[in-house]
Amino acid sequence: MKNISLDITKAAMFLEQGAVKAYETKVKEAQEALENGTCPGNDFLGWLHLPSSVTPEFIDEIQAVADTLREKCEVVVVAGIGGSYLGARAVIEALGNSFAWLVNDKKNPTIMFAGNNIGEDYLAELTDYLKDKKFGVINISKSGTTTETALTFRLLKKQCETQRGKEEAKDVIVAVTDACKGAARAAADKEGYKTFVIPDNVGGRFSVLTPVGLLPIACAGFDIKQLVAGAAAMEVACGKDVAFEENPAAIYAAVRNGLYARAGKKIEIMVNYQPKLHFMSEWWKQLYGESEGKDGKGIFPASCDFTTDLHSMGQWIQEGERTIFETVISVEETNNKLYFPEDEENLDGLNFLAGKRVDEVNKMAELGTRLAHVDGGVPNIRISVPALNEYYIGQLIYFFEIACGISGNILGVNPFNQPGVEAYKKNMFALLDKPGYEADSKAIKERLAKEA
Ligand SMILES: O=P(O)(O)OC[C@H]1O[C@H](O)[C@H](O)[C@@H](O)[C@@H]1O
Repeated sequence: MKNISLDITKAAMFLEQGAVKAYETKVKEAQEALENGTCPGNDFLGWLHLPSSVTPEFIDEIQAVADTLREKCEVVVVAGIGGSYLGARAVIEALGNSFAWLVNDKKNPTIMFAGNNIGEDYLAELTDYLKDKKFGVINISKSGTTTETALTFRLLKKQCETQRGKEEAKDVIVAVTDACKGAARAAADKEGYKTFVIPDNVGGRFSVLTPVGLLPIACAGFDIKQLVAGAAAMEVACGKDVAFEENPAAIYAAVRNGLYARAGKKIEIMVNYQPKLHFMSEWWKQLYGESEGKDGKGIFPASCDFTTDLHSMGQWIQEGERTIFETVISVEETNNKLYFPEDEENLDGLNFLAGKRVDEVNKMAELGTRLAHVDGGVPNIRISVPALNEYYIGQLIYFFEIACGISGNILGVNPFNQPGVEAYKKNMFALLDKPGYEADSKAIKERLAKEA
């Protein structure tokens, strides 16, 4: 089996000679700190050796629950937000048919996602769609108290019980949450739902290889053993004793910190050329955004889907402020082959493409864009993924996680907390008169009255 690989030549050229290598000591220190548990946030390092510690028995346990849901449900709604949502969706979309919900062959349940917004139309339309469906729910929340997920679960639980009866509903509602705390745990214990525990020492955004991601991914019909095996292969390839030059996570962490600190590149755009990877970028944005964006520091993680966004964001990227760099996920071999046909009339003038594969055109678009953007002053990191399958997506996941841990330590932040996320929640609860927020409610209302 090959591994995913990294090409930084078109990024390192924006730094002075030896600048990437100059990070070797810092990278080593970060790796040691992670390994020895001496870095900030060291009570959240459970992800570090997670892939190699997932046992076949545990995979079987998750698979058995997934199989029950697969057997009893036409639709499985995955309720969760942030780290309790994005990883599962990223993997399911990367591996699935682009039109999964339309071509449903009844072999797999349709997977839907909710609890990740407070859109009234979204929830009304979802609950309406589910009215005549045999559906189940995976309720995912580490804290068990996240508003978006909790309010969605309340709606779905009631609807599931009404449609299937309380007894049957018990078989198709699963909770993935804290071992003891939170509303999701309380409901699960009271109702007798099957539950999986999110380990205390694995933060939400690092939790995709726990049941948070594995259960929905298995429900969708994908091979979670292979996903974990891929991640475990990267755990080896990115291990702390692998030489700096040979370690893709070390190099990625070094070059992005170099671009940020030494070349003024404050924004990293994660780029794909396969629309299926859209949610991999969304997952990556939370991973890096919450891990690094603090203490007035951090690369802003952005994303584009190419070639789509070349027709909207391409102008900015080519000629806008030179504060960006790109990290491209390049898929070497697609899963399908589609050839352009010859056309006698050639009205569209595309006969020069006849006999070529669609992916050949895509690859030339990728190469042409790389050259153009590099010429335009945009450093380019390329991550080559041999194919879109469970094994390589597992590799990609662990690669980004370990590189993030290293990178955040180089930056000098605690990569494993997210204190800033609480500010909006406090205001929202105060505005909604949540019990316990009385003083905040009074203060915020007075403030709004003054500002009016
Ligand atoms: O899993 P939960 O506790 O529901 O949290 C879901 C998400 O919401 C929070 O506000 C955090 O910023 C995220 O890091 C987290 O992944």
